[in-house]
Amino acid sequence: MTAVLTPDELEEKLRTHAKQYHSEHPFHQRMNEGQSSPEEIRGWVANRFYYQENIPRKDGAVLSSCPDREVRRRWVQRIIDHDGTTEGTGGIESWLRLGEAVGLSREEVEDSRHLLPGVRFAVDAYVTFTRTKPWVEAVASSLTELFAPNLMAQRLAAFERYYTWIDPAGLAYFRSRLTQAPRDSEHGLEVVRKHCITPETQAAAVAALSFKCDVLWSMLDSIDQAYGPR
Ligand SMILES: O=C(O)c1cc(C(=O)O)c2c(n1)C(=O)C(=O)c1cc(C(=O)O)[nH]c1-2
Repeated sequence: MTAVLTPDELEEKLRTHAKQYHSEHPFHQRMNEGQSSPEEIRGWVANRFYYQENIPRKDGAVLSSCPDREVRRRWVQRIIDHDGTTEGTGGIESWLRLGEAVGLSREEVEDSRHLLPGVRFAVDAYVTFTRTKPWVEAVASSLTELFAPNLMAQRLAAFERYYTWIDPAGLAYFRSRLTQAPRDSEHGLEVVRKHCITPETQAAAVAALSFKCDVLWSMLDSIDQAYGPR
């Protein structure tokens, strides 16, 4: 029988997933070393839009199955961050501006003409996971955000240094995530530490985070195959 972990041990185990995080994917490594072509950057931005678009839908799924009013009160901020509160605000809008900064029209990003089947499958799997699994597992699956700030900081530095053809104003999305992601992952971690107190629920939380690492990795596999060097 597996022993129950203390909250600190569980957190430690979750944090070891940094090694499976998509920052380690060859596509991101090349991007952060300044080796991506404009076509690769454009393909990545266009495809990642599908992820951005679907994040509020998965956060809505978490809200709909979460019975805890205090958690919902904080969680709802994620939807506001991405959707904004008025026309022209929010993370999805910022991503469209990133698209324009790399040379993609709003229309071609919004109509999904560049969306690869593998990226669609991976993102849809994430949304379905959060709709069908217990809400605490859905929360655990969002904990890849523990590792996102490092990658965002690296990415911002790389874009400013190597990809000078991109207007730095287009990078506002990544700057806003530098503060949003730590706030969100701290909350997610608090929920998982509090609720996952049996071997079964702890194993499910670890599996949820592994699954999410696979979602992000698969997205980059598809993008790399379509746009990367052969
Ligand atoms: O660019 C990235 O590498 C990256 C990764 C992740 C992530 O780790 O899931 C998110 C984001 N960005 C992001 O911008 C974002 O809003 C976000 C929300 C979530 C989530 O699962 O709730 N992950 C991520």
